[in-house]
Amino acid sequence: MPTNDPTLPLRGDRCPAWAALSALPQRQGEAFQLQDAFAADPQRARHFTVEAPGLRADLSKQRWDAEVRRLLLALAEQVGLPAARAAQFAGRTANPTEGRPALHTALRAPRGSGAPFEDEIHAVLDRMLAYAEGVRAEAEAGVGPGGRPPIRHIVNLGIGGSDLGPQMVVPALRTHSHPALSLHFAGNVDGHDLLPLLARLKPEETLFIIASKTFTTQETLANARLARAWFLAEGGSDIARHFVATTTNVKAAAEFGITTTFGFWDWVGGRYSLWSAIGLPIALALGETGFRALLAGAHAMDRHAAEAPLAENLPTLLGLLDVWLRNFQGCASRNLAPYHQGLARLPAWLQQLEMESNGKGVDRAGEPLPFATSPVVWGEAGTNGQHAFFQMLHQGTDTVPVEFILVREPATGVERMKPATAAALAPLLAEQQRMLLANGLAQAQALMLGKTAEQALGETVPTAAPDQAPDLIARHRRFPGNRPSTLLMLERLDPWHLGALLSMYEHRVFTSATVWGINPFDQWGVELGKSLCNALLPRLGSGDTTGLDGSTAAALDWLRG
Ligand SMILES: O=P(O)(O)OC[C@H]1O[C@](O)(CO)[C@@H](O)[C@@H]1O
Repeated sequence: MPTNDPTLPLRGDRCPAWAALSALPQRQGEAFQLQDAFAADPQRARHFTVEAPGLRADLSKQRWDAEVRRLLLALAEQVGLPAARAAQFAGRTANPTEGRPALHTALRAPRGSGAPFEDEIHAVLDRMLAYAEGVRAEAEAGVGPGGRPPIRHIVNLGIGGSDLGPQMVVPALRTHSHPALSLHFAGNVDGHDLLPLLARLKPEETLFIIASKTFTTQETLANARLARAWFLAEGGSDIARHFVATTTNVKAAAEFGITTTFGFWDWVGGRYSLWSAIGLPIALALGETGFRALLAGAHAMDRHAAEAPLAENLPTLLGLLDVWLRNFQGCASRNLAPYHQGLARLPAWLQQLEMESNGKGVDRAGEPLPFATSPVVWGEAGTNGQHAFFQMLHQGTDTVPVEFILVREPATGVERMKPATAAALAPLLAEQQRMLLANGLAQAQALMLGKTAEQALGETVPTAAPDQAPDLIARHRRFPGNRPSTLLMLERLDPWHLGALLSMYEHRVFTSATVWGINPFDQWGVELGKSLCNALLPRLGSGDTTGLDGSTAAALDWLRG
């Protein structure tokens, strides 16, 4: 395995293309009018649409043009993005502060591809999928070994990267999941998370997965202890059957009393780990075929990221756009609006992926960065977001780019219902799908088109207060418009397409990280809070506030009652 690559790639702001981008008049948001750009180029939608495996992206409603794109692509070349990406795939030390490669891409490479650690990866994968198939077969048959009840409920106890991936993927692929198995997730150390779930379960039908890369995480171990205490108190027996672990720390799992462990390796970052044994809940829900399809979709996107020319390379273009928005358009946040209820947890997963990866203030050499890095990523499934925060997106004082995800073919699972019910609901659901897509498209349109006060003045507004002057109401009803958005489109949400989408996000984060010159694979920023918490924990028992700051001491006093 090759080791550390001593040549640090050139940081984006030290490249000629960065200076050229800084000098562009298009930088000033209002100097670039989207509607003028569409008028000037009737083929603009086509010129800024990119096709990648399983994904079509329309980037024409972004405030950029051919010149901006050319300079961003030059920036990617100047920072050495292709070489950096090749080094990551090859297993070079992509994470120098922890002295490790970042080889999530190898986890989805098929056998025979020559990716690093191929034998180890496929040995665990095969064993995990065989185990998942066994649990599914029991549920299917309605009976477990020796006539015992089958496992019907699976509870994943993990947090961060050991939770968010499976917790997002399982509901996204609900209609591909085994109907006799219910998947549950608890991550918070707060007993309010796990307890209500335990109250609904029976030990003999429940499988707990203790998911922790390190097997040292406070929250997960606390929940594991709670689950084990509940299991024994409720008369459960055979811990070996009902508790399994997914971890790199097999020894610690064994000390906890767990004999069935699916391992992975330190070169799998937590937020990149759903493709590893951490994906066990997904494998249980989808089975071998579905899990392999998820990996295959991700791998197809890996090949695209590695091989497509930069100008046609979707994760590269999106990552470069992220740099354009953050460093040249001043956008401090990005909204993610998936118009598919199954993707409701995608924003949470992406928050960890992007903000834990790129929320850094120094470059790989430890130099403080003189420019902004990770934006705040946030979002909510459409159409719910429209009735909550879209007001701010349309008329607020900040420009927040919005990323819409539209899925062409619905998969509500209506066909699983009684034929007469399915027949009654099908046309209504088809209409709802049209409503959903129309809403997503309309929001993107509204952000771009806006509405002038003159246009507003010409409208009849029954809800306006009659004693208010029409021109005043028109000023409130004006939309500035010219607000950027991206349309990501998927044919359908199945394991393969979802794998491709998620892999795209991973490569996109790598793109902006490379331009910014940062290490996206460490997360030192989570450490300070953890160690202060460990120091406070005994004080919550003892009440000792010696040496604490005034605010923490007063709060601790009050909380102790
Ligand atoms: O899988 P583990 O080791 O329990 O860690 C959980 C999470 O904690 C973090 O280390 C920090 O929050 C994440 O990066 C990680 O995904």
